[in-house]
Amino acid sequence: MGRTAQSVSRFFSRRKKKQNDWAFPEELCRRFTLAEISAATQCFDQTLFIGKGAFGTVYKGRIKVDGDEDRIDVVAIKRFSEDSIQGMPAFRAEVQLLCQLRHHNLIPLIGFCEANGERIIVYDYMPNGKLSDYLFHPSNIKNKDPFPLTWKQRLKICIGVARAIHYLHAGVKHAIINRNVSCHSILLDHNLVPKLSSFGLSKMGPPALSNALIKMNSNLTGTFGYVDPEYLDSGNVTEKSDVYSFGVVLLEVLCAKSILILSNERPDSGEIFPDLIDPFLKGKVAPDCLKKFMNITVRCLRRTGAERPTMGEVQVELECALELQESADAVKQLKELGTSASTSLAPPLPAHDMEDYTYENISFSEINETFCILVRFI
Ligand SMILES: Nc1ncnc2c1ncn2[C@@H]1O[C@H](COP(=O)(O)OP(=O)(O)OP(=O)(O)O)[C@@H](O)[C@H]1O
Repeated sequence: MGRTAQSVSRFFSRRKKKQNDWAFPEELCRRFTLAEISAATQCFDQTLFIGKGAFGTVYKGRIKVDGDEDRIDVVAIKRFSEDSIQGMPAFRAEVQLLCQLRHHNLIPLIGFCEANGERIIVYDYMPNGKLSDYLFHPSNIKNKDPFPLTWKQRLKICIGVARAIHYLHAGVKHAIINRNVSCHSILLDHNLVPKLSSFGLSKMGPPALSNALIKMNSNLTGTFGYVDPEYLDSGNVTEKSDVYSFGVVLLEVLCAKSILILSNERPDSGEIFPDLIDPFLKGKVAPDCLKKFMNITVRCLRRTGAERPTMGEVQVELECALELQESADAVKQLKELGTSASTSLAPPLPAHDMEDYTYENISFSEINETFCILVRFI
């Protein structure tokens, strides 16, 4: 077992003994004073405001690095609202989980502060914001070229998120169900590497890979449009609930529209969904890759958890979809080079200007059908 897995397992056994205690592993997480947080945010100055979520407000801040006073880190500081009933359990769940998990595609937690009734979490700052802004509101992205994400960038983002969720489900001793996977909880770093965030609703399950259910006795929760319909019916959440939410993310990545907008555009039964794929992507996705991507999406969105793939399977298949795209691009580029070499000495055109991929042989009926069933759940 790796170091992180061991410490997570130690933590979980300790946690079991002290059911309601605020157990927090000091050695894995920095505890900030309120004075340090105030200095970092200039007393929560509005000019440093980033955004507001269900549990609190996030500010940009500058923190002196522990043990190296000359270095300053740019951070995101989430200040939990005093009046949020779910705020306290969400704060503790997030700190307890995140400070023990280490994965390239999980938001890195730097530390926390709990003093004078304030509850604050400090994370690495993600300069490219949320995936949902990139897909649905590109104008929200400050100081950025508003050019939409390319298909390969989207695939790589999906693969990164799939790896993070797979790690939560199967890479630690006790499976962790995030329960809040959505395009809003996927943050992008300066290289557009995705980092899964929002762990306030996460639940620890039985030992990983047991496929056992976690029975929820709390109110149904999650982000509207992303919640597993089986969980809505039964109140039981499993790792397949995250698979369903991730299926909605895949759909939104393909369409560049939020599920709520898509549900409003639902056609009458039997009709084809209009303009299913993001128009920007048309002609830029290799048909085999598109088929594979649609197939994964459809399977993640199946009605029952038992019919859905595991996150491990989803990750491998998305990696395969990326390979299909890359080999098709390489073939296309070679053809293009051959043509341009034989006709002129002009340099090859960029990929998006080359002859379009066409989709004549792809049946959209399965994804259309799934779409129509899916939007009925919302
Ligand atoms: N580490 C970060 N770096 C940059 N921006 C962040 C970071 N964490 C959060 N944000 C931004 O701050 C805003 C509020 O985030 P927050 O996580 O509180 O809300 P949320 O995304 O709605 O999730 P939740 O469901 O947990 O409330 C969002 O716009 C988010 O993009």
